[in-house]
Amino acid sequence: MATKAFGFLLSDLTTRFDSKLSSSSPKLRAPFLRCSLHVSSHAAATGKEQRPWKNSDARLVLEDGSIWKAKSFGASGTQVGEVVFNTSLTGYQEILTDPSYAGQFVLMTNPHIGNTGINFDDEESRQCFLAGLVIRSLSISTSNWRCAEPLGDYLAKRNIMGIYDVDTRAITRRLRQDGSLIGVLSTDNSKTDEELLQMSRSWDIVGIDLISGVSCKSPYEWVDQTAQEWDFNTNGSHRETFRIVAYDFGIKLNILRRLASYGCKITVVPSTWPASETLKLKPDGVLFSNGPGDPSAVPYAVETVKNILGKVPVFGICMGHQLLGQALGGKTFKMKFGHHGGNHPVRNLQTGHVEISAQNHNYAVDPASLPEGVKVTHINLNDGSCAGLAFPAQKIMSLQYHPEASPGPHDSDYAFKQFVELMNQEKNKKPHENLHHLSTMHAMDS
Ligand SMILES: NC(=O)CC[C@H](N)C(=O)O
Repeated sequence: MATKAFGFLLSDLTTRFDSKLSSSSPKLRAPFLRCSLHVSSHAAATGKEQRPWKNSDARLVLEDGSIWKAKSFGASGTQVGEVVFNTSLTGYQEILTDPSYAGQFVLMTNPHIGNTGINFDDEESRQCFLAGLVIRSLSISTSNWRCAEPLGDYLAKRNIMGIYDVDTRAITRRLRQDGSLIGVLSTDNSKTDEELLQMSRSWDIVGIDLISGVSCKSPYEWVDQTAQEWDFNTNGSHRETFRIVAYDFGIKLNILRRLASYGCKITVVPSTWPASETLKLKPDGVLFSNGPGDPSAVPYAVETVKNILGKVPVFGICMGHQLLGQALGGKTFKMKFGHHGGNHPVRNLQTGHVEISAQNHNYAVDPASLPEGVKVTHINLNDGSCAGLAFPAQKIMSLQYHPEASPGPHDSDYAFKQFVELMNQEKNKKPHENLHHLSTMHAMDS
């Protein structure tokens, strides 16, 4: 009853707010006309008890034996996954739709989540692939001019489990101290703690191919640029057109939008697309995207990258960077708890500048394993790990983090421009100097 009365009060407020604004200029009015204040209706969507008087109805059981009682929102059921913490203050919708989180529970360290709801613009892929969302406090109302739906309803529709009223600080400290942990999240009372613990101990994220589950099934063309109102850098000034092939290992849409804004026409292809088919398209460059899971568990993708290297300019992002590292002869390893957030300092060793970057990875390339000629171009200043690579002789560049941000700061957007410059140099070379010619000569020599 109390929630209903509160809901009435808020909608009443919205009406008065809008009518007051209707006398202001049309320019000012436009965004506010979409302004909405919702009291979460997830109870109606899921048939569950109303917050905040709801009792704990979920358990998160970690493989170290700890059990965390919680309140559920979104979907119900039992789900296993690896728990990782993300330190971004905003951008939970982009995080929920980042395919690189497949197989993982994302625990947000920001204690207050859900206050801006979900909108139509911030999706980073066609669905949510993550195992579930773990938060401290679920906002009781949403207030944002772009909000179309509350977070709980959105997760319920996509069959993704969420829990709140969890001591997220305590879990984060444990992950930092002991490293990533596998957990099982359940709303099923018929399962004992012991059963859930056994489930968490018998599953592992290492060694499994997660990219084939998130990649597109057939090629498609992409032309959409960043909408002009959000574009801070290119402003549609790039007329030159480069044809690129983008391997979808779990690609975030903002990578495609940023490339399109820099003048690229893109063919997106599935993770299993043969290198020979890509080369037949005669692209100006190839992008290897981000993607979930263990980079050493997908040797077929490393093989594809190997067959493309040295023939056209390439750019690898996150998983793409890790596959490139392996294709060049290097090795990847699993980090203690990885990097997930929008506030990671990275030093660009070529310019000396420090960028604040968006990151999401649990694995890294071991620079000591790389052959001569491959340069480490960026390092993560939190732990000194390798954050970028280049092999200029073969027009190869890669970043371990996310120049497309979404969510996150835009400091690293210049990387897309650099990739375009690599393609431009290659395009303007005389035929006997270009990579394709040199790699054919090399093949004939050997
Ligand atoms: N965002 C990504 O591409 C992640 C890469 C890889 N799955 C990792 O966790 O390191």
